[in-house]
Order: sequence, then C-alpha cells, then structure tokens
Amino acid sequence: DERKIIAKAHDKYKKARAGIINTRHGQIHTPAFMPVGTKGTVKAMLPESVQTTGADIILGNTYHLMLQPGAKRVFKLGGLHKFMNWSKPLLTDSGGFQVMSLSKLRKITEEGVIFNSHIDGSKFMLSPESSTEIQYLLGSTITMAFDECTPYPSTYEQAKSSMELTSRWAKRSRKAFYSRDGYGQFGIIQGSIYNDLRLKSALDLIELDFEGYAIGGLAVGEGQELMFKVLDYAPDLLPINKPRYLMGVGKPADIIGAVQRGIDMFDCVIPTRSGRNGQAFTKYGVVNIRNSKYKEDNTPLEEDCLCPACKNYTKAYLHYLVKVKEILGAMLMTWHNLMYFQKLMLRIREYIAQGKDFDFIS
Ligand SMILES: CNc1nc2cc3c(cc2[nH]1)N=C(N)NC3
Ligand SMILES: [Zn+2]
Repeated sequence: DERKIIAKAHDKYKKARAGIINTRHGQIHTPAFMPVGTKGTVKAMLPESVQTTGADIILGNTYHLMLQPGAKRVFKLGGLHKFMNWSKPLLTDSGGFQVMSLSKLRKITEEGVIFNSHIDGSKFMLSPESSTEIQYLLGSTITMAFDECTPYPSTYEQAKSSMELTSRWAKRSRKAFYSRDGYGQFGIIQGSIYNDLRLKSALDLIELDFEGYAIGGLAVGEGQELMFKVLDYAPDLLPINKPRYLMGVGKPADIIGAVQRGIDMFDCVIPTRSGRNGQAFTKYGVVNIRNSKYKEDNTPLEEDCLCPACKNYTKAYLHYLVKVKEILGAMLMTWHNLMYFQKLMLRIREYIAQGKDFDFIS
C-alpha cells in the first residue's frame, strides 16, 4: 500500500545524510562537492568566482605544489590560503595517488615513495612524515593521510599487502600530524573490492581516531557498478558521526548514488576539465558545445542558470570561443559546470533535509 511504498523509497535513502562541518576557515555544507585546484588555482577561475558558484571548500595537491613552487616557499609567503587568495577551507591530497599516476621512475619502500619529478626529473621522496609536514606548510584545513592507492584490478594478495602498508603509513601520518582546533586529518581506507580487507583497513584507521575518513582506491577504472558494490557496505564501516569522503568522484549520477550510500564529500576534475574541453553539464544532459549544431544557436546553455555564461552569452558564442580556443571559452564553460555541480549538491542537501527522494539524474 501507499505507506509501504513510501517506506521502501525511504529505505533506499536511509543512509543519505546532510550536515555541516565546522572548520577554522569556515563551514562545509554536506553533501559537498570540492572543485579541484591542483596547482593552487581552480583552472580558468578566479577564487572569488569559485566562491560565487557556492563552493565551500576546494582541493589542492601536495605532489604538484611540493615540486613547484615548493612547500617551504608557500609557507614563507604566508601559506596556500594567502598565496592563492582563498580564505575558505582547503583540503590537500597527500600525494601518493599523484606520484603513481604522474611521476616517472618511482620506488615504493616501507619508508615512502622515491620518485623523479615529471617536470625536470629531479629526485624526491614522499613519506607519511614528509607529506604531512608539506600539508602543514601549505596550511591545509584538511590534511589527508599518506596512503598507497591500490591499483585496479589487484589480486587479493596485492590488495592485502597494499592495504597493510597503508595502515602502517596511516599510523605514521597520524603521529606526524600537528593537531590544532579547526584543522583535521582524514584517514584513507583501502582494500580494493575485497570486503574483509576494507573492514580491516577501517578498523586499523578507526583506532587512530581521525577527524574524518576517505574511501580510497575507487574511481580508478573499476566502473560504476563495482564502485557501488563496494559503497553498498564500505561507508557503514566508518564512524557515523564523522565525515566520509569519496576521492575522485564523480559524474552527477555517481555522486547521487554515493550520497544514497552515505558519502558526504566529493572531489572530481570532471566539471573543470570537461568544461575546458567544451562539455557543458545541463539539465538536458551533457552539451558538446563544439558540435556544429550550436554554431547559430542563439539560446543560453540553460535559460534559468545564473552563471555568466548563461546570463550573458549564447551557445553560438561559446561554440565559437571553444572552437577558436579563446581563453574566455574555458572560463565560461568552467564557470557554468562548477555552478551546475554546486546546484546539484544544494538540491541534494535540500531533498535530504526534507526527507524527499532525490533519484533525479541531473
Ligand atoms: C579520479 N579518481 C581518484 N581516485 C582516487 C583515489 C585516491 C586519491 C585520489 C583519487 N582520484 N588520493 C589518495 N591519496 N588516495 C586514494
Ligand atoms: Zn550556466
């Protein structure tokens, strides 16, 4: 009957939650989407423009910033907030994932990862201690533990030894963390797609009492189905009263599915990178603005969107800018996509607060 069906719907959403994380640099409304600002800038955006999209927090990368301009230099210049003129919360990834995906020639030892810079080949070492110190020098609001991001696919044995290394590194990261009011450090659980390894990883990290927990090792090519299979149980292994962060995710449908499974925080390069490549997220679906059907389309991407691209320009103009590779094209497309992702998060937060279903695929 009516009552049972509603109960069914709510049952599907019972893990979704909305909340506020209070930090030294301001509040984070969750579920939250973090625009990626890898090298101390959200590409093609002024920080004040990022702020107008509704973002409460952005992400930076230890790996890139330690190579250029260097963490000590950023510290001497007043820290990353001052350097990039962003006064709200900053989360920095710890570098392990980026070393494996970007650097040339690297060696993983118990101590840490030795690698050559992808810029000039010079030699560096990242360890739980050095990564944690770099993030302190940058002035991160939320510091990520130094983990080993287990590649996908991995055998059970590979995933087990990788997860155990991540647990030992998490302990050293936690010991190296200089805890201050309003700042926090998140542990990152690994274990690939093996539920017993995910459980062991969670138990090891819960002992270290982090301020929040990330689920690592997903969005690494496993596909949405397998990712959701892990997310059907992994968030529940983590403390219910602490933030849960799904690293590197994702498309709107991925975000919606992950929120329904109890995830609070997201980061992804999709809105910025695809914006620069001419893809606009709209309620009508993804618009590839380079398509010739837009060259005389005098309508905005979305008539009710408040971003500058939609308020002041047409698809024809955006089509032209992107085709001729004008910088303004990257700026307007990025701005629109970031606005779209923040509007999605706002609607999700509102629906959760009202106890309503939010299965809309934006
Ligand atoms: C884009 N996908 C993605 N999966 C990730 C997984 C991790 C990460 C970054 C990611 N990005 N950073 C870590 N420190 N560990 C796990
Ligand atoms: Zn717009």
